[in-house]
Amino acid sequence: MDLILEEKDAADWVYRGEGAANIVLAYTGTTPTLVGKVLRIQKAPENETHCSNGSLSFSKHELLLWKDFEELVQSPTKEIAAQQYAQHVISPLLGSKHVDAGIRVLVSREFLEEIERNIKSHRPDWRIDAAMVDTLKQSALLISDHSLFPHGIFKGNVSISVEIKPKCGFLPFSKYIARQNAIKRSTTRFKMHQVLKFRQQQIPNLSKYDPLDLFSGSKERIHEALKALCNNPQNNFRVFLDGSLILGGFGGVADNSTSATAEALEGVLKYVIEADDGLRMTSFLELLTETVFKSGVLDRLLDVQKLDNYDVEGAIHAYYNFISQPCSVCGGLGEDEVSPRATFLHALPPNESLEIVKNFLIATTAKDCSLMFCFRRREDGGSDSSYDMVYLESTNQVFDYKVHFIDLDLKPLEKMEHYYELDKKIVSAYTEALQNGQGTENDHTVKLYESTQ
Ligand SMILES: O=P(O)(O)O[C@@H]1[C@@H](OP(=O)(O)O)[C@H](OP(=O)(O)O)[C@H](O)[C@H](OP(=O)(O)O)[C@H]1OP(=O)(O)O
Ligand SMILES: Nc1ncnc2c1ncn2[C@@H]1O[C@H](COP(=O)(O)OP(=O)(O)OP(=O)(O)O)[C@@H](O)[C@H]1O
Ligand SMILES: [Zn+2]
Repeated sequence: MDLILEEKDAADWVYRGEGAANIVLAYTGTTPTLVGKVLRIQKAPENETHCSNGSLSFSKHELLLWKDFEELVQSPTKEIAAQQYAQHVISPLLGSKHVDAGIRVLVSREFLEEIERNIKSHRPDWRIDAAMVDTLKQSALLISDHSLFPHGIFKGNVSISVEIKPKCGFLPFSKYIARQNAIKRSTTRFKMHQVLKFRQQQIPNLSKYDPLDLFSGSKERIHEALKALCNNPQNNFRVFLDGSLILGGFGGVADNSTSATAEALEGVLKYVIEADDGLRMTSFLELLTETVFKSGVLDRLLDVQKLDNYDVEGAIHAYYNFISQPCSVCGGLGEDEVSPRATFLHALPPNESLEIVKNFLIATTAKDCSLMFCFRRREDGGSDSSYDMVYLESTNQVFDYKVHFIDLDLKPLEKMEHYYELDKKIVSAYTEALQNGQGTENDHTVKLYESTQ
């Protein structure tokens, strides 16, 4: 970690986007080792004490939880541990070809303060209100820009990339789901969460995206999912042309920062897809469908998501065993009201509770990460390209493509109670919406959806 970014370097970094926890900047300077890289810097939430100094470390329970991963528990700071987590826990599960844990670089406080000033006008207002650059951090993560192909022999070709945040791709099957929450077995969390987000005015309308389609392994259903994402991207879909955002918002769900529509994308696609006006978008979706299908990355992701095989309704009891605290779920109930299943979980040996919680947190990373699919046209005679290729039948074109997972963050153990509470809120928002309607579940859902489109 020899490189130190100083105040004078800040001008070379431009705003690329952000999520809840990080801001990402793209490099525009000429230093060869930085060209084609992005810098991921952490934010400090406005409503929390601004206490981070780069040396905060794991709690004693987290040290125990991740004890099998020496690199993690020996990390001197949480930031280094986060990077080690992507490298040593997640990469073997998702495949090293698609995971880039990045390297940490030192940043001065003046660099971060200058960045904070420079990017302010580009950030969505609601993200500014929620958090600012954490100027007390001493390092940031340098990662390859996965929305671009490195410039090489095909210098003239533009890169078009698509970022997808697929969210949870299966219906939970755990026997620990309470009878009153049985709706979770037949309705995706994404769909139910849309209703809560809509009520909380985080989204202007409900998405028709169904994660089960995207993960289905069927080309027709993948295509349906991608169409829905394109029509209502929220924070689940973005398209970039040579790193510039052309569809979707910079900052996530509540963000309307680009008004770009599928029609605008149609125009830009002329640099990539050799089809007549009005037909390019269709071909582009065909290209994306084909790539999602053939790359197999969603199958890998689904396997990791399914490490959550107890559901939060089971994992929460294991969590209280693990932290040796009275269970706040069972604690509020009379002795004869505690379910036999919860009693069974509370009798598990410590190592089994640990495994359940650890797998739950790994699965949570996999339910929140995003994928970047990046394409460029393959030139005639370019068969020696080291990239995978995909054939687009409708235009008879061949593309190089690469796929990377981004945002493979370690979720804090202390978030377990939040997960349990949020799950309850999501289910009740959805069931209330159903009960308030007159028709069957399907009728009402249709009504609810139509009223917001
Ligand atoms: O709980 P969820 O499913 O709403 O996921 C959160 C995301 O919300 P969304 O994808 O919009 O539903 C949320 O994304 P947004 O802020 O809504 O863009 C974050 O990704 C959050 O993770 P973290 O706090 O940054 O580690 C995510 O929290 P985790 O559950 O992954 O910890
Ligand atoms: N390696 C990368 N290459 C190109 N773009 C990237 C890269 N990493 C992140 N980005 C862009 O920056 C945005 C924010 O990054 P990221 O998802 O890591 O933030 P986050 O705060 O961790 O998100 P979340 O809210 O999901 O926790 C992404 O949505 C993506 O558009
Ligand atoms: Zn309990």
